[in-house]
Amino acid sequence: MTDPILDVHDLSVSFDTYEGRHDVLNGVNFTINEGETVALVGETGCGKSVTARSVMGTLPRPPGDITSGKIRYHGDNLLADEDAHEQVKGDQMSMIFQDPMTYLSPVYPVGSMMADVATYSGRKDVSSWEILKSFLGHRENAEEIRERSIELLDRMRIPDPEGTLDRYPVELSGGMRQRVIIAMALINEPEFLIADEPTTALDVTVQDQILDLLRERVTEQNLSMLYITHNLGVAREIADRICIMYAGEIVEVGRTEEIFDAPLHPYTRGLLDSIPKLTGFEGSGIDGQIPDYTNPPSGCRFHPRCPAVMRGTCDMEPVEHYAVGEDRTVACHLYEDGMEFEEAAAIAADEATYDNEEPQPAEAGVRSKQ
Ligand SMILES: Nc1ncnc2c1ncn2[C@@H]1O[C@H](COP(=O)(O)OP(=O)(O)OP(=O)(O)O)[C@@H](O)[C@H]1O
Ligand code: NI
Repeated sequence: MTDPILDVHDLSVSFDTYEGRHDVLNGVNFTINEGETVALVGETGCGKSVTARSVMGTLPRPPGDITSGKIRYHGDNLLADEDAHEQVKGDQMSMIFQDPMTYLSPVYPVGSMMADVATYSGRKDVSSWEILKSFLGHRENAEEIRERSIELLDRMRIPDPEGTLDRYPVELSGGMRQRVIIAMALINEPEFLIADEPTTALDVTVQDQILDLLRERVTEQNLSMLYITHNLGVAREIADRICIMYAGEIVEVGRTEEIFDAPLHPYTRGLLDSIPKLTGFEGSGIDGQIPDYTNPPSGCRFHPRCPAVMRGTCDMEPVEHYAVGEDRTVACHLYEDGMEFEEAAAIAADEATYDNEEPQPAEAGVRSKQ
């Protein structure tokens, strides 16, 4: 197997605010291989966007503070070299942001924004002469960029791509706007794309169309992608592998079908339970909410909400990532001691118990579920 294109290792990020220090990311680990789409899934506030911004080098610092970790891109640690990070971000990476309207300018037409991205992306040292030239319409390669823009808008199945270049974002529907954003993100032919909840604001039919188009681009341009969503159903449609995140930690990683066939972590099972239509698992979802990052729970951060919490262990001992089968890790004390996948899957399916010890249901007082 080739080296991963992206290897995030032991990434920890805190924020200093007037309320105190928030320890948000706590030792995040994951990799993305070339040509692979990995989904980062978890509920709101779990740290998905913070992870994405750290990789893109757009984390506001301060208040953000990367306290540990490496972000290796083709083997080079971007956190150790700001210039390299800047270069990679401009030449090889691209990001589709969570909120399109903060990214699109209301005062420029689509074509002008696409041309700006194509001309200046990744360049810190844009001279005022270049800006003046482009303002006067003497942009070098202007015709070539225009053709590239039209072709990309066409590939994104935007009707009348040429006319769209002259339209303003407010004149476009939500779905069309999102297609334009994806086209903008792809105009410099990045090899790595981060998509942060790009379909959340769209209705389900439009969402499916956008996912289809993205998948098509990923295949045709051999993109590697980190796809961020709180929706496991969306992750299933787009991703080869899924990383489940809870309260700033990756709790489970597996191939998409395995995550759905045999979710191992109690949190993953809870997430799946909340969408019984998709999975056939029946259950009640997960009570409670993500903990306060100024004082995160000891041991496993999920233990206050965990239906299988083992008191004396989960609330006290830090949890490691245990390898279970091939390409599969789970950060849960239930899976210590090098368990085989079948055994783990049986436990996950409640057909067996770990060490003959019945997992104790969470009780008020363990750190009460609110
Ligand atoms: N600029 C900031 N200043 C202070 N705290 C921040 C900042 N950005 C993020 N955080 C903290 O990090 C936590 C995780 O935020 P993040 O945006 O990564 O969540 P998310 O998983 O992307 O959620 P969502 O699904 O709602 O987008 C937040 O709850 C917040 O406490
Ligand atoms: Ni987010």
